[in-house]
Amino acid sequence: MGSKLYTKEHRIRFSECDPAGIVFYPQYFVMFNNLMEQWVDTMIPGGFNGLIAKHKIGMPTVHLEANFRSISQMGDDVTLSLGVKKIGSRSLHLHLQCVGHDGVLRMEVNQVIVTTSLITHQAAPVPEFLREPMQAFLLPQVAATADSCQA
Ligand SMILES: CC(C)(COP(=O)(O)OP(=O)(O)OC[C@H]1O[C@@H](n2cnc3c(N)ncnc32)[C@H](O)[C@@H]1OP(=O)(O)O)[C@@H](O)C(=O)NCCC(=O)NCCSC(=O)c1ccc(O)cc1
Repeated sequence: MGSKLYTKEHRIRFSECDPAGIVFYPQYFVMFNNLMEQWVDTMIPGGFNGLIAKHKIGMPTVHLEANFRSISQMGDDVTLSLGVKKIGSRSLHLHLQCVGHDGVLRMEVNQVIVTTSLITHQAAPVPEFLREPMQAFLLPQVAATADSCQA
């Protein structure tokens, strides 16, 4: 067990911004979804694609809450991070943050994902091959500044 964060550096791109050059808010969710897929890529042979195509396991979101703290602009270098608040029997509770290289928190998310069978589209137990490596990313406590997280 540990309290590692999974992190990736990211430069805010033109395609992620509105005409004012500020990140259009749904783009954060795309950035975080890519981060989650890259995280899963590190855990199993075949990565996220293998999870879907071979194991027939989906990871749909059932709960998502976000706080936007300060703007990100085109060209900004940010760090995207992912930590695990809880691994349930069929759910994963994640805390994700986007922090500028200036140290300023731009945006953060609390997200609950359910592992599902892509055959039945019903919830299925978190497979051991994900549960075990995910333990290393369990947060000791929620340092989230998201005010209202109940998830
Ligand atoms: C995922 C579901 C089949 C789960 O069905 P439920 O009846 O809720 O399952 P359960 O009641 O058994 O709950 C399963 C667990 O989830 C937890 N859960 C379920 N809903 C919630 C909410 N809203 N908040 C917190 N926790 C929840 C619940 O507490 C259980 O936790 P454990 O104790 O750890 O087992 C159903 O909720 C559903 O189909 N929801 C729609 C999901 C969806 O369409 N999301 C939108 C985006 S889809 C998407 O992004 C995607 C990504 C990747 C993919 O491969 C597929 C789809």
